[in-house]
Amino acid sequence: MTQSPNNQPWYILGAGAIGCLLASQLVKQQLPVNLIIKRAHTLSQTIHYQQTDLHFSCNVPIVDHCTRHHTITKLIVTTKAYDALPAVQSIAHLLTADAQIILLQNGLGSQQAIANTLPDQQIAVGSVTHGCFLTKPFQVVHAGLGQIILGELSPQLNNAKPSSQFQQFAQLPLDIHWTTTPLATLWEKVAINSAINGLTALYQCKNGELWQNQGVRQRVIALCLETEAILKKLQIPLSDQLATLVKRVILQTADNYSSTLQDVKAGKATELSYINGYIIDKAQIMGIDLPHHQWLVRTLKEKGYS
Ligand SMILES: NC(=O)C1=CN([C@@H]2O[C@H](COP(=O)(O)OP(=O)(O)OC[C@H]3O[C@@H](n4cnc5c(N)ncnc54)[C@H](OP(=O)(O)O)[C@@H]3O)[C@@H](O)[C@H]2O)C=CC1
Ligand SMILES: CC(C)(CO)C(=O)C(=O)O
Repeated sequence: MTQSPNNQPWYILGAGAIGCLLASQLVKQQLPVNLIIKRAHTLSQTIHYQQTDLHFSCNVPIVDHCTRHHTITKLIVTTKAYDALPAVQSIAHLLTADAQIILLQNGLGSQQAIANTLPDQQIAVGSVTHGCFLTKPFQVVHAGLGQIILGELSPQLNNAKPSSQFQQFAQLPLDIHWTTTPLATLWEKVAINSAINGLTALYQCKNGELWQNQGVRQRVIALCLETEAILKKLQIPLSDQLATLVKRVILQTADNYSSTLQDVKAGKATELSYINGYIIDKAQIMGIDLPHHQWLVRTLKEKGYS
């Protein structure tokens, strides 16, 4: 019996915080899902989901990229940006020609790199503002309710409504919205993060402290002005002046340690190459120097943070 596309399982590549969050939500909706991890030692894994006093556990089948018994038509990639391309390449032989793929990496650059290696598959990219973390492997705490804004990567497709597979994903109770301009959404997040994340890593401070110190605030604003000039040249719109957007996010998340500072504290690689690095690369193609972004990236590299 052939399975209708709606009954075919979802595969989640990357069993970190976002991967476990999505797997638990798919199971809760009674949708079939498999988690792809680097090395599978068991056939299934229990995921624990917690959001304040709501918690539940669910069992999810596990596979690794060595499997020969799976054909993937619905894939969600939830690795960090720097792992996304090699991770997708490691399971590319399992993807059907018409597979639908959702990329949820922060930053920009990894999505296009994957699309270049998979020209036939349908790719949607998303920007996530939920906050979650693992207390242990497969134990996810959903600490901040946010949104997922999702849309087709290819501007030719530019569908006003998601196709049926993407529609199934969009129905998860995670405040998911479909957009025809997902790159503009990702750009706005990149622009905001580029003025916050690297500086919090440099000064080892909470987001709110960036606005309290006048010298640091000037640096935030200088980064915003450089990014805004590039966005203007690329004709990418922002929903408000960048410094206004950044100030709002800094004040709303004043007590947070940015994801970049958390990576640095954990001794992990950061995603800054896909944030400030991406903006610098775009500017370089246009022959423009961005002294504040370049200084920030250089200074962080000198400190051993990449
Ligand atoms: N967590 C959050 O609250 C938010 C995260 N995001 C973004 O979502 C993305 C994922 O973040 P998050 O879930 O926190 O990251 P995590 O580091 O928690 O999870 C990533 C997972 O991918 C795994 N992985 C890496 N390479 C492979 C591979 N080749 N095959 C299988 N698995 C692999 C990692 O395994 P290992 O650790 O063994 O390398 C890890 O388990 C990032 O781009 C992040 O910026 C965006 C908004 C909020
Ligand atoms: C909005 C912000 C800066 C919140 O900390 C974030 O997205 C991050 O830390 O990556």
